[in-house]
Formats: sequence, structure tokens, C-alpha cells
Amino acid sequence: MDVVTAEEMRAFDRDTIGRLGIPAIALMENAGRAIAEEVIALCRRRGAGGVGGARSDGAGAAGRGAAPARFSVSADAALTLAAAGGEHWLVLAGKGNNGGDGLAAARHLREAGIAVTLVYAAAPESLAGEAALQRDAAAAMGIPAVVYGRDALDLAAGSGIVDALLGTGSAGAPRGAYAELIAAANASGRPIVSADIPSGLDADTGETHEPCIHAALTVCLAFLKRGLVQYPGAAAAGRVVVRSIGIPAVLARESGVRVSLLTPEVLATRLRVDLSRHRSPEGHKGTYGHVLLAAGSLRMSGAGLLSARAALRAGCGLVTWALPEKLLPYMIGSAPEVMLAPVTGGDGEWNAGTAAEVLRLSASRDCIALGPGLGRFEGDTEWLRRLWEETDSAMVIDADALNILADAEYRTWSRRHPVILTPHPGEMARLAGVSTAEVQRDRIGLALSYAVQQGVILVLKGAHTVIATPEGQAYINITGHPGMGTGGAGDVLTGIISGLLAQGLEAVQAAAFGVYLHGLAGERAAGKRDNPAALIAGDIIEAL
Ligand SMILES: NC(=O)C1=CN([C@@H]2O[C@H](COP(=O)(O)OP(=O)(O)OC[C@H]3O[C@@H](n4cnc5c(N)ncnc54)[C@H](O)[C@@H]3O)[C@@H](O)[C@H]2O)[C@@H](O)CC1
Ligand SMILES: Nc1ncnc2c1ncn2[C@@H]1O[C@H](COP(=O)(O)OP(=O)(O)O)[C@@H](O)[C@H]1O
Ligand SMILES: [K+]
Repeated sequence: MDVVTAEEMRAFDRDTIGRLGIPAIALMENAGRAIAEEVIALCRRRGAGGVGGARSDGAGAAGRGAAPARFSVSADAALTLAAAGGEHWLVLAGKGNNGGDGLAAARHLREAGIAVTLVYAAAPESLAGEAALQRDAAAAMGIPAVVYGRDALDLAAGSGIVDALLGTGSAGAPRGAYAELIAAANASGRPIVSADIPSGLDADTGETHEPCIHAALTVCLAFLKRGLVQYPGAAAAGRVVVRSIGIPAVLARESGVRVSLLTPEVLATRLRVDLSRHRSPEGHKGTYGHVLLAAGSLRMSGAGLLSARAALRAGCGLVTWALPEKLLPYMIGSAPEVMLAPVTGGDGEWNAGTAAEVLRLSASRDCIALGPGLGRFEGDTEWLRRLWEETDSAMVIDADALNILADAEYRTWSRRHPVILTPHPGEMARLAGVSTAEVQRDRIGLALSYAVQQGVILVLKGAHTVIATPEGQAYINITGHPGMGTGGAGDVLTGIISGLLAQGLEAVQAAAFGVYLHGLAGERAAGKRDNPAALIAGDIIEAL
């Protein structure tokens, strides 16, 4: 599924109206109808009644072959509510096209028998274009309207609220009546259905302004907006339904939209990943590749252990773990499937001299992963530069190896193979030279610009991990669980990605599929605990 910016959305809108000749009012009608259908479905779910006037009778029985087919007729089920009962929805309308969408929805709600009151944020006379046509149509239907600031209003008096205040044309924090209506709607305790995006959300970044609507449901129009898939926007949006309004999906494909949701379909078709993880009947451990891991130090040996075990669970044939020799006696037997390769250094820490040993080990392995539990040491920049420039396979870089990179001018380092960086937001901040808050403010934008600028595959971790490529594509992962915020969960991801690389997946495939599988395993592991707070990183490995 494509994920767009407000600017891209406007271009598709213009293209549909200008090139295809679909009138803007038709798109707005479709938007209004989609919003109304979702509100009606919500009313139906909470018990206002079943579908009225639908099948006359007997169709189900006929379908089972029990009785001969009889005449059957159905009404517009999605826009029908048998018993609207006490439903009374307040439609908050801004003066732009988002408001127009809400006004169109109001007519359909009214048709379904739901009581509706329009609440204009600005004087109705200030509406223009298609929104003004909608205003007039609603007035002609006799839908009651109040103007905020002029008429008395109690938002808690209704049974639900449609938020059609601000959409993709919003700029900065909501001002004046818009801000006051948003705050009052949130305080009303009534379910809020947002048109396109919650008002107060930055459609591109996921940043929520103060105030921002907290919706139960967002009816996103035509294409998923970037701001709806990144936190805190994703939380403000509630459940998101993307509804078609007549803007052809192919426009996004043709114009090369850069961001997609990482669904199984995108993995299978765009990234050509074999989701079945097929094993050949004749396969043997040599078929599935060999990971070299350089990780762990005396106080953080577990990080290496987690990565090594996760790589094996991801399906690679063999894992060799290079570790400071003093650790060796303690690690023996802790993961019998892992091969251990001690490198010189007496104190259980890494040292610059080990680069040659790691390089030698890497010569007969299919990929290399560096960083978990590595620690920092004198000469570590030169150590990493040698591995970066001389290793003859794809590389995954995590944890302290990222901190080494952050202190280096690595853009000038030469390289023969793809590199995958897997920073959490703190590590990303050090890499990009910005604050963590700045990273989180626009995760997709930053991940894309960094990956392109540095020529790396970037996995920006955290809820809804972003995978960005040097070619300027990004994928947003939605598997995962808050329980995964636990020490070592990232080390597990490094292991999974390298385990997939060793099996011959291309670097972007391994990064994206690895993040996806890691999240699925986290969900499964969380589901097995009485309380997901008890989840620890090793559980994720066992759930793979
Ligand atoms: N062709 C159409 O009619 C279509 C309309 N669409 C709808 O139109 C929306 C975009 O419409 P617009 O571009 O008219 O913009 P909006 O309706 O999102 O908002 C623009 C209006 O809000 C005011 N405004 C902007 N920022 C504000 C702030 N911070 N505080 C207070 N007021 C502010 C502006 O002065 C302007 O009047 C989409 O989100 C979608 O809902 C889409 O459904 C696509 C098709
Ligand atoms: N709320 C969350 N939802 C989904 N995934 C999460 C969440 N919190 C953390 N994770 C995932 O858990 C992992 C944590 O990695 P990281 O911070 O590097 O941990 P560590 O350094 O201890 O191994 C990342 O893959 C991250 O995406
Ligand atoms: K809105």
C-alpha cells in the first residue's frame, strides 16, 4: 500500500481533475459518502440497529440450494441504518475541502435517519468552491447548523463527532476556533471519526500539534498519508480505513511514490521475497549460508549470544561468533549450535589489532554482522574502516559499531557490498548529528534523506520501523509489539537480518523481511505471556 505526502496527494488530485476530467465535486461526493458509510458502520456496531431494507428474504437459503431462487432486492446497505435510535452526530466543518467532505457526509447521515448538526468553525459565508456548494446543499436539505463562537454549543450533547476541520491543507498548529473546537471535541468523551486525518496532525511527519484530535477512527481518503503511519500520529488516528474516492491508484505507481507500507503483498510482489521461506528437500547446512558475527565483550557478552541464536532461528546454516578470547570459556555450551572463534585480546574487550583476524574469518562466510555488545576501544574507527573497506560480503552494522560510524567521516570510505545500518532513535541521532526528538519528529523523512545521502540501507528502529534504501524508497513496518521495548531486542533483529542475508536474500530484502519477521515474533511472544511487560529478548528468538 502506497503512503503519500500532502504534496503528492495534491498532485494526484490535480491530475485526476485536470487530466482525467473528473470534477472536484465528484471526488468530494465520494469522500463524503465514504465517511458516512464508516460512521454508519460504527453506529451499527455499537447497536443502533442492523441493516434495514436489505434482502427481502430467502436469499441465504437459496444460496445453500435448499429452496428455488426467489426474487430478491436490496437497498444501499452501507448507507442504511435500521434504527438510528438516539444517534445524533455533530459534524465539525472547517472552511477548506476537508470541511466540504464533512458536509457531504452530513447529508448521507441525515438520509440514514441519523440526527445531524453542522458546526462551522468559521462563518459559512467564508467557504468557497466545492465546499460552498456542499454548504448550500446541506442548507437546502434543512440540516441544522451552528457557527462556533456565535451560537451556543455543547459537543457532549451528541452521540458522536465527525472531525472535518483540517485536512492535508493544514499548516502549523490549529489556531483560533479550530483549536478550541479540537480541544472541546477531545474533552467531550464522544467517539470522533476524522475525515482524512485527525485535525492538528502534520500529514507528512506524524507530529501532533497542540491540540490534535484523538480519533476513534480515521477515514483516510484515496491514499494513506505518511503522518498516519508514524507515531504519535498513528495513535491519534485510531483505527485507519483507507477509502477510494475515484483517484486512480495507478497515479501513485506511475509517479513513483517513494513510501509503502510493508505488507505481505509488498514483500512478495515489490520486494520479491519468498514468504514461505521454502527449504529444498535436498538442502543442507551449506545451502543456507554462514554468518560471521563480531560482537560481545566481557560485560555485554549476552548481546552477541542473542544475535548468534537469532541468526540460526532465522534459518541460516551456520553461525560463527568472533569474540574476545577471554569470553570463550564462559560462552562454551551457552549455545551449542554456535561456533566460537576467539580473537586476541587479554581483557575480554575488543582491540584494533583484531581487524585482520575478523577479515580472515569473513573470507569464507556469506555475510558479516558487527556491533552488538562490542563496546568502544582505542583505534575502533580504523578497525571498522578496514572491515568496511575490505570485507567481501554484505554487512549489518548495529549498536556500538554505529557509534563508531557516528564519529567517523565514513562517506569517503570505499565499499564493494551493501551495508545495512540498524540504529534505534538515539543511535540515529548520533549518526545524523541531531537530537533524538528531531529524529522522531519526522522518521520517514530523515531515514530517506540519510539513506540516500550516505548510500546505505537504513533500518530506523522503534514502533513502525522505517526501512530506507539508497535509491530513495522506504518501507514502513507495522508488525511488532510495545513489549519489545526490552534490552537485547535489537540484537535479535541484527541476528535475524544477517541470518537472512546468509541465505542469499538481497540486502534490502533481508532488512525488510527481517524487520517484518522480528515484529511478528515479538507479537507472538507477547501473546504467550500473561502480561506482555514480561517479554524478554530471548522470547522473541523462541517465537521465530
Ligand atoms: N478535490 C477534492 O475536493 C478533494 C478534497 N479532499 C479533501 O480536502 C482536504 C484538503 O483540503 P484543503 O486543501 O482545502 O485544506 P483543508 O481543508 O485541510 O484546510 C484548509 C483550510 O484551513 C485553514 N487552515 C490551515 N491551517 C490552519 C491552522 N493551523 N489553523 C486554522 N486554520 C487553518 C486554511 O486557511 C484553509 O481555509 C483533504 O484533507 C481531503 O479531506 C480530498 O478528499 C481529495 C479530493
Ligand atoms: N513499541 C514498540 N513497538 C514495536 N517494536 C518495538 C517497540 N519498542 C521497541 N521495538 C523494537 O525492539 C527493538 C529494540 O531495539 P534496540 O533499542 O536496539 O534494543 P537493544 O539495543 O537493547 O537490543 C527494535 O527492533 C524496535 O523496533
Ligand atoms: K480532519
